[in-house]
Amino acid sequence: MSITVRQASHPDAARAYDTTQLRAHFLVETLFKADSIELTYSHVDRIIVGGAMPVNGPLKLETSKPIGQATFLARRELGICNVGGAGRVICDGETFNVHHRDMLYVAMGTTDVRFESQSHDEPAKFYLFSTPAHARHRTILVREAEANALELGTQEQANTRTLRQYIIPGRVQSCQLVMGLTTLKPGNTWNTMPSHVHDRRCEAYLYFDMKPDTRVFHLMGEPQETRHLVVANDQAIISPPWSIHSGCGTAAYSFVWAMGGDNQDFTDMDMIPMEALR
Ligand SMILES: O=C(O)C(=O)C[C@H](O)C(=O)CO
Ligand SMILES: [Zn+2]
Repeated sequence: MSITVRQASHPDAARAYDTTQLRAHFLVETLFKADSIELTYSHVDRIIVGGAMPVNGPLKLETSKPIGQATFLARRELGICNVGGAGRVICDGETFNVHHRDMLYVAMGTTDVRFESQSHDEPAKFYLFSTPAHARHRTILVREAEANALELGTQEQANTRTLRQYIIPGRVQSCQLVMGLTTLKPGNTWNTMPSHVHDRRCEAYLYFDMKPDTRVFHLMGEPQETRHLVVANDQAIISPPWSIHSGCGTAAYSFVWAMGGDNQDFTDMDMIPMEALR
């Protein structure tokens, strides 16, 4: 297992970052490495983003110094989305079969979390998003078909997409973690435009199910100071509360979005008028 700690950036500092610095602070390039758990601990809302990719055997989620607890989930909750082949997550001895695009919410206080792939040839890729927690809720699996589905966008605006809310009040109870995934319809390229910010919550995006030769130009920054990050398949973005998070792909794509912060109100967004974007 590897864990990298990233400091939060003030927007005044981020304005001066060059491409290399922008990528070092906001892009997570490697989440899935065979037989490894790769984690990034961010001081933005103390979220952890990462990936677990069991190929030749099971992987166990261990704690480490930045977490400061005897077990990973002693004071945390965890959202897991499988973006690879079929797999299993075993939580304190209970097995959950997690298929491609299913999500599992794992409760605070779970002491033993293990990851397995069903097939060595098509390994599972478990995307991990964790936030601090103060209460134990129920560990629960949500299949893609069980999530709340919202149809958004128009073909004219090249942003026809299905947004699925998996871990959200009313569906899965959590302390602060909110998580789901959005899939663009073929021929559509834009996500989350018109853009928004929500200073009450940070957000992370994992772009996935992209062909190797496609890219997403992820837009970030304060609305009047936008920047872009060129993102390949299976790479993640840490979006601080002051930043827009939007993107345009060279082809259709999917992304897992996940949030943590002061509220769990999905609709609490400050929309940015087009004329305010720079
Ligand atoms: O397609 C979209 O629009 C999104 O997926 C938006 C994200 O879910 C989001 O930014 C929620 O705050
Ligand atoms: Zn958002």
